[in-house]
Amino acid sequence: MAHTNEPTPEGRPVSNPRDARRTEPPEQPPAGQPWRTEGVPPQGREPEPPGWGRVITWLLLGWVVLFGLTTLQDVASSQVATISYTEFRQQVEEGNVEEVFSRGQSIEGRLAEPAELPEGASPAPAGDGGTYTQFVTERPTFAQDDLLAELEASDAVVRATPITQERGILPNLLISLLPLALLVGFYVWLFRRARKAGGMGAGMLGGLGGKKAKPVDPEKVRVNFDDVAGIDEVEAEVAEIVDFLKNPEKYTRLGAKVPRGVLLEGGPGTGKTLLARATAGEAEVPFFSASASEFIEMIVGVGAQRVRDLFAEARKVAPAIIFIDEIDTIGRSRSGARSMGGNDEREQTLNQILTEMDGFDGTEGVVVLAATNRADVLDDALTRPGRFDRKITVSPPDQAGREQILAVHTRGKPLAPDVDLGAVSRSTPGMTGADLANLANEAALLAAKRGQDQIFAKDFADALEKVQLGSERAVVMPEEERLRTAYHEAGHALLGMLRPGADPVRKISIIPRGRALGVTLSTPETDRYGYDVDYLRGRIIGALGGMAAEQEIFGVITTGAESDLQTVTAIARQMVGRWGMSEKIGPVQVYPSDGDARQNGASEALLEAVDAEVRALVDDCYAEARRLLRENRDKHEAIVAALMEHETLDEADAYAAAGIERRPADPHLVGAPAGSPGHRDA
Ligand SMILES: Nc1ncnc2c1ncn2[C@@H]1O[C@H](COP(=O)(O)OP(=O)(O)OP(=O)(O)O)[C@@H](O)[C@H]1O
Ligand SMILES: [Zn+2]
Repeated sequence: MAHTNEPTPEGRPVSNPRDARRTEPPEQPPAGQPWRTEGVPPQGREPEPPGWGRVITWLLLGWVVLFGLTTLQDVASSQVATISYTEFRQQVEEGNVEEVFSRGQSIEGRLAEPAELPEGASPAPAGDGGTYTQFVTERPTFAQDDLLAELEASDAVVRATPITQERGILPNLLISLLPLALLVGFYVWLFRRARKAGGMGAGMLGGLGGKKAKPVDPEKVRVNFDDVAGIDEVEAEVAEIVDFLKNPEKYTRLGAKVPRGVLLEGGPGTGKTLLARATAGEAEVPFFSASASEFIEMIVGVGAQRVRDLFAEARKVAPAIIFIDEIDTIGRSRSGARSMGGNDEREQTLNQILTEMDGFDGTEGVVVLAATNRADVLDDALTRPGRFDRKITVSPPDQAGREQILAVHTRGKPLAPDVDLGAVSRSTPGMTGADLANLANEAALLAAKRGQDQIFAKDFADALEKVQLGSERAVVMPEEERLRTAYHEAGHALLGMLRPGADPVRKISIIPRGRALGVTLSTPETDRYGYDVDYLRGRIIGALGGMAAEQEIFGVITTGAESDLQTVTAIARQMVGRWGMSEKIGPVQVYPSDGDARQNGASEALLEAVDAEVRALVDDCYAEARRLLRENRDKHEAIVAALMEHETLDEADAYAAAGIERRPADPHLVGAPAGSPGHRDA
C-alpha cells in the first residue's frame, strides 16, 4: 500500500487551518546562498569571509605607512654627497677613507672624519658645517691609478658587487615594492570577485571605503506575477506592497503606514522565493536577496555588519525590496535557542535586523520580505508591530492551481495534442510548485532523450513515475527474490484496494528503483485536507500489507519492511500523541509541533501509556492485515501472477488482476496528504 510523494502525514507542514497536518519540524532548506542581488547565479562561490578582507586591509595600510616612514627616514638621513673622483682621491691620500663599496665604476664610501664639501658637490652644503661623511663618486674608465693598493695602505675596508648586480635607486625601489604590488593585485582580485558575487564586497571592503555591489537594474528582475501560478489569493495580498513601491507618495502623502516587513510562510518549494522576486518584478524595484543562514556562517561579528550594509544599500536605491530567506535560522525564539545553546552571532544579527527595521519611518520605500517554513518557532520580537507584522501563508497548490503551475512551466515547450494538463494535475496531489516544475522538466528531458520534437502524454506519465517512484535500477534479481517482492507489493496493493476509504492504487512494480526492490503507489482521488481515524488505520494496514504478506506466505519476515514500519510508527504515534485519536490518552497533545514531549510537560507515565497505545493500535492493524490477506488469498495470488508476468501494473491492470471493482472516491473523506510509496526495501 502506498501513496504519493509526501513522506507520511509527518511530511511537509502544510499551512492549513486544520492542524492535523502540522507535524514534525520540516527539513531545513539547503544552506544559504551568499547575499546576492537579482540576476546573479547563486552557485559557484564559496563564502569568502569578509573578515579576511578587513584583516588584509589593515595589514596593508600598516605596511604602507611603515614603508613610507622608513623610506622618508632613509632619504632624510642619507646625506650622501656626490663628489668628484679627484676629491675622492684626495681623501684616499689623506687616509680619511674608512670604507668603500664598489659597483662597477661607481664607488660609494664613508669617511673616518667628516670632510668639507667641495664646491660643486651635491647636495649643496647644508647650513653650517657643510661637511660630509658619506659619498658616492664615479671612477673614470681611463683611470690608471692603483686605487686598490692605496686603499689597502690606508686600512680602508673594500667591498665590491659584480657589475651585473648593479642597480640604481629605482630598481631597488621596485623590488621592495613588489610584495606591495602583489598584495594590491590580490586585493583587487578579491574585490572584483566580491562584486561578482553580488555584494560580498560590501562588508569586506568597508575598511577601505570600497564601492559596494549595486543591485542590478529592476528590468533584470524579469519574473512577475504571470510566472507565479495557483496562488492568486497570495498575489492579491502582496499587490498592495507592489502599489506602494510603485507610488510611495500616494501613501506617504496621507500619512499611511505601509507594512515594513512581511513574513512569507509555507513549506519548501511552495514558491515563496518566487513570489518575493515576482513582487519586485511587478513593482519594478531592485531586489536584494540574502539568506539568513549565511549571515551567521560568516566570521564572528560580520553578520550584523552585513545586515547594516544590506539595508544601507537598499535605502540608497529605494524603493526596493529586501528578501531574507530562511529567517528562522536567526529568528528562532530566543528561549528555545538558548536551550539549544544559542549563539551570540545569531542574536547580534537578529538584533541588527530589528534595529534596522525599527529605524524605518515608513518613508524609505524599503519593504523587507522574509521567508520561513517554521513561522511557529519565530521569536515574538520579530513579529511585533512595525517589524514582520504581516504574515502571508503560501500553501501547496490545489488541483486547479497545479494545472496553472504546469501551464506556466510548459510555456514555450511543444506539447503534443494528447497532453492533458488537467489530467496530470489530478494525478499529482500534494505536489508543490517546485515538484511540478521538476516534473515538467523531466517530461521534456524524456521527450528529448527519445528523439521526439514534442512532449507526449506518455512522457509526462513516465516522468511522473520517475519522480514519484525513483529511477529504475538495472540489476538482475534472483527469481526467488522477485517472487517475494511480488507477494510483498501485492500485499500492499490488495489491502489498499480492500480498505474502504483508502487511496486508490495507481501503480505496482517489482522493478528495483533506488533503494527499493519494488513499489506500490497509491494517491488520493482528491486533494485531502484532513484525515479521519478510519482512513489513517487504513493507511497503517496497507503499509503493513507487505510484511503481513511475507509472514503469511513464507512464514518469515525479511528486512524489506523497514521503511513501511517507519511509516506505520509515525502515523500511529501521531494518531495517539498528537491528534487525540486514542480513547485511553484522550484529546491531549503529547507531542508538540515544536520540541520534545518531555519539554512539553509529558510525564513518564503518560509517555509509557502512549507507547502502549501505539503498540496496541499497530498490533490490531497488523492482525487485521493478516486476516484480510488470508481471506483474499485468491486475489493476492492473482496480483502476484500478473506482477511476475508484467513487472509493472497500472491502476486498471491491478484492479482487473485482483478482480476488484474500482471503488468510487469516498465522499466523506476530504483529503489527506499522501504518503511515501509502500515498497520493499533492499
Ligand atoms: N506558484 C508557483 N508557480 C509557478 N512556479 C512555482 C510556483 N511555486 C514554485 N514554483 C517553482 O518552484 C521553484 C522553487 O520555488 P521557490 O524557490 O520559490 O520555493 P520556496 O517556497 O522559496 O522554497 P524553499 O522554502 O525551499 O526555499 C520556483 O523557481 C518555480 O520554478
Ligand atoms: Zn513494503
